[in-house]
Amino acid sequence: MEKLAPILQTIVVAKNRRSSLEFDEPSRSSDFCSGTGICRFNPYIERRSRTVWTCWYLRGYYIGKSLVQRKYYGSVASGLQKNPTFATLNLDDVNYFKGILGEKNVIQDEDRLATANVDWMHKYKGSSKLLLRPTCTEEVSQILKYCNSRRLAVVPQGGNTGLVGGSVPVFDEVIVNLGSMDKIISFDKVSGILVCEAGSILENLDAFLANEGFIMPLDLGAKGSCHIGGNVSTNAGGLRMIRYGSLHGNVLGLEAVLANGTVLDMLGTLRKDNTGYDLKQLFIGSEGSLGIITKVSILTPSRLFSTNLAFLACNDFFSCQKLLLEAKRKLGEVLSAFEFLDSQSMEMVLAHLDGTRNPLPSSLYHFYVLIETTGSDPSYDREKLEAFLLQSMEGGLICDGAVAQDTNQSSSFWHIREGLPEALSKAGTVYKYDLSLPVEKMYGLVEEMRLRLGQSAKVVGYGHLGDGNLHLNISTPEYDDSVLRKIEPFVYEWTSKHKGSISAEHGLGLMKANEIHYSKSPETVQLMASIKKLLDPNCILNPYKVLPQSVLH
Ligand SMILES: O=C(O)CC[C@@H](O)C(=O)O
Ligand SMILES: [Zn+2]
Repeated sequence: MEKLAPILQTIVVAKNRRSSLEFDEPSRSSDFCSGTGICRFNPYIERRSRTVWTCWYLRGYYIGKSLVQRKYYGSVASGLQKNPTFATLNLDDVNYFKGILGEKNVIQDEDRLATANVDWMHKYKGSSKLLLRPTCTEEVSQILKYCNSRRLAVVPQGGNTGLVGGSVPVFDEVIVNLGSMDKIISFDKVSGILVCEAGSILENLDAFLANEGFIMPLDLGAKGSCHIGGNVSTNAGGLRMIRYGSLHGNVLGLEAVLANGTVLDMLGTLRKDNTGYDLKQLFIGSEGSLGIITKVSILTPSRLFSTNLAFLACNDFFSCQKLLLEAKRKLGEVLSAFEFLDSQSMEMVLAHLDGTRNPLPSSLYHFYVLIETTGSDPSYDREKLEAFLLQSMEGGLICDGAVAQDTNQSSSFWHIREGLPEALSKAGTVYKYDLSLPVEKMYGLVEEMRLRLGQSAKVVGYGHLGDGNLHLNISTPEYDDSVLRKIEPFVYEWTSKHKGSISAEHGLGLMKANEIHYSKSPETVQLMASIKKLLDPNCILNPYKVLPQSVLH
């Protein structure tokens, strides 16, 4: 990473004054350290680092920190019972797995299982007794074939960064982690098509592509630990979606293993292939409930090096919307991110994320917007952005703002937006809702929620405005059932009434499996259940997730 000037200078878009933005030191995540002691784990920040974290750090982070404030409400809240058709693991099973994977890839160590049984937020907790780490597709196939014949339930787990309880067991499911399957199989420079194993870490793929002059079409706060297989199986969205579109468009092919061990080779590398049903699409976003994705072929765009980032303030949400419209019109193809956060989000970050400072400290504005452009002509791109910002300022759409002058400033701006999940998790218990809504309706929900909850909770709104994706987060010092009951089902009813989706990019997981009807018709849910039963008749794959038990049994 470039060595950066300690004192940052910022062009301020505000007409008559300069911002007092001045950092004495590079604003890095204070939760990050390398080489010494225990690192505190946060998959949601440190976007520019090349470090690969392992689940071990998760423990390091939570012990003695904020675990006490959490309460598991996975299976308890869902009122689930273990499916009686499932078997319980025995010694013969463990020995069988040792026979095919070798001792070291059959993990029964309590500490490692404790980590793998709990999600990133410490909200969902299973009690699996076994973690398997296959090293190739054939091993995944043998594992699933065996589990299917024995009726052992399985939960596929990637980087375990999910936020809806999709990647952890509910009861004693066998955890299958593809972290050892992280090879790059091929990269074609002419077409930009990358083929890799599903356990590859997103950030590592992006680093590989950077050397080739390409970029991954998706970018998430969790990039340092999430796996591409997990990204694809949850149809992750993230920060670049406004520019490069969803994984349904960028994934060109897949290899997946079905519950009975059948390996489905759909690993095409063609942009055009009109030979009937496009079955790989079923696996994208199916959250490991139809099969385990083992390889991915993905279309990657050229990496453009002229990146600009503006951190802006708006007085109201209507101005944010108009700014989006204008940005799409005037910045056109160079627009690469359009994110927003409200003043409550900013307060959260400043209060709970060490080393964060407000880039526009003279006042706390109602809304903040990050606009990123990425192009190939530095002076043209910069002028284009600045002209757009000045025009927006004169038109009253923005009331203050700063444009990053170097990568260190960009990182500090991104740190505010990407640090939000961590800031919220440190503040206490957080109730998270990842929703798609028509942009003009989006903030109405945040305001209604504030009225409903009064002083009992802090209501925070941020998200990928450019994609119509709201992250509604509600924070209380401790878990509070009465707050939860005021939020749900209201939040889902409101979203459904306004033609939104109850999951924009995080999936349904365990959290929303029973709420699917708010976004899908009964006929659609029935067809989904039929597909699930066709591909996984014993329902061993990620049971209790995505679909309600009532439609499966
Ligand atoms: O914290 C959340 O609710 C969203 C997490 C992630 O999707 C993000 O965009 O930062
Ligand atoms: Zn998001």
